[in-house]
Amino acid sequence: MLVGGSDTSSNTVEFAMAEIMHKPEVMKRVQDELEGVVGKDNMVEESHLHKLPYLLAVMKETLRLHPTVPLLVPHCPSEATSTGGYTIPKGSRVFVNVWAIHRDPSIWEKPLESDPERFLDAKWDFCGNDFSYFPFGSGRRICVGIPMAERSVLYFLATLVHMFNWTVPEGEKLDISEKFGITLKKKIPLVAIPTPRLSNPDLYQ
Ligand code: HEM
Repeated sequence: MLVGGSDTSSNTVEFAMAEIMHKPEVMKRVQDELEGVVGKDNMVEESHLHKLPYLLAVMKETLRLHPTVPLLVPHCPSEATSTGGYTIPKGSRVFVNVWAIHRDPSIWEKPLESDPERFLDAKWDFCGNDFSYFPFGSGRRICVGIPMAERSVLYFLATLVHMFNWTVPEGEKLDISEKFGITLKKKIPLVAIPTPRLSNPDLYQ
């Protein structure tokens, strides 16, 4: 449980940081939100997390484009069933390609573009009840770690972006391509340079 939970969460933080760094206006908006809620003389605490709707939208958009369990876990129907005109025999191994659903142009406008704005209304959540967006799966076998994943990803992101500005090393280009597997990773690990941005140096001790 802990192994499954740590890779998926850390890969989500890495993809989210890459997406944030790719769009300076997103970085600025996250930092403005954090300044309003946390303040420039404070560190992020768990109690701040539910007051950061834009950062939550960034996490949701990251999990739309880069769902870190792209085919969910294999499912196996206990009875023969049919869906979309196909018969699925009892005992089949079924993979659900949530990665492709999250990029389906019949559901999403400009599906390949990262735009956290689309998650600012409360329409989308992680409950798996809408088969257009379900990065944590759905139904009886839905991820049991959603509350922990949500808190830990938001806490890491909020702390990283509040305390530092981030840039890619001189002469390098930011790459957001993916490497497929049971879990989805960045093809090239993110290398980012932090510069402190808070006024009180004691906060970095
Ligand atoms: C961003 C982070 C995470 C993502 C994207 C994620 C995603 C998923 C997905 C897609 C499934 C399969 C659901 C299905 O097939 O319907 C799953 C199952 C599971 N996840 Fe997560 N997960 C994350 C974090 C965590 C954490 C932090 C924990 C625990 C501490 C955890 C524990 C589990 C367990 C135990 C299952 C199996 C549930 C079952 O089969 O009944 N996950 N997760």
